[in-house]
Amino acid sequence: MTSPTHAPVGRPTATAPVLRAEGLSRAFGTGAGQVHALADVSLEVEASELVVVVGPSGSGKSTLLHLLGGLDAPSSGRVWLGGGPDGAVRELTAMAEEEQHAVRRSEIGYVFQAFGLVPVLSAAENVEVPLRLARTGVAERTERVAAALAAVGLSEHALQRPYELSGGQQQRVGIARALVTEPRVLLADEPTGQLDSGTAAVVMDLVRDLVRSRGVAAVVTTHDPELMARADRVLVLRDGRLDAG
Ligand SMILES: Nc1ncnc2c1ncn2[C@@H]1O[C@H](COP(=O)(O)OP(=O)(O)OP(=O)(O)O)[C@@H](O)[C@H]1O
Repeated sequence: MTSPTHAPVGRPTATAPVLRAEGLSRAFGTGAGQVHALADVSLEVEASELVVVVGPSGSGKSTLLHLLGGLDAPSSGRVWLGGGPDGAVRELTAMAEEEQHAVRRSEIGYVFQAFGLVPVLSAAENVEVPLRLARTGVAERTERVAAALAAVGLSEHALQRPYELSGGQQQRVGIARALVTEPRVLLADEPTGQLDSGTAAVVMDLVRDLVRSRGVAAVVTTHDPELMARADRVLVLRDGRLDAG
């Protein structure tokens, strides 16, 4: 495996990307039935950058996001998080499970195609969940939830449950929940996959604006051409590999 070209883990560096992956591969199964879902994928994402990953069904988009976010472990390859206030670069793939959990909770926001909201909780309570997991105090939770809902234009809908909201509003709750911990990385898997094209455009504009205004490094997978048009960079996956150009 090639070694990272930036400073080793823990050493401050002003120019490190927020998210960096090198040589990521993931195989499922063994023997003749083995599937190489991802093969030797390397990428870097800077603060305020929206990278969109496209590719046919089964090309490895979700697998890539899972590996970047520590939701799954690569067969080989490494992922680093950098760009924090202290300038430290830390290897996500080398962390002990508990440390990885803590990093996932506080530094990485996830948005899913199916929204993933808890049906019995209000919009505000759904947004609050990551803060409760992070044991944030009640006063700060209230303040942050209100700010996150305002950022996605849903202050008026704070007390409504998911079934009382439209698909686009539900996904905006999902985005508020992903960003409420002020993560440095946002990972979204087909966030507009269940939305009509008009609503998808609104949600995507929101994602792009939030990425820029908050300095988040975002990786978003999609089949949606609207979404590609809003990207700073589009990466194409085919059979688990990134297209060169
Ligand atoms: N847990 C798993 N076990 C076995 N094979 C898997 C697993 N997860 C993914 N795969 C396989 O890995 C390949 C890539 O899947 P992945 O879900 O990453 O593709 P995708 O590009 O996100 O597809 P889609 O656009 O349909 O969501 C596929 O062949 C898939 O069947």
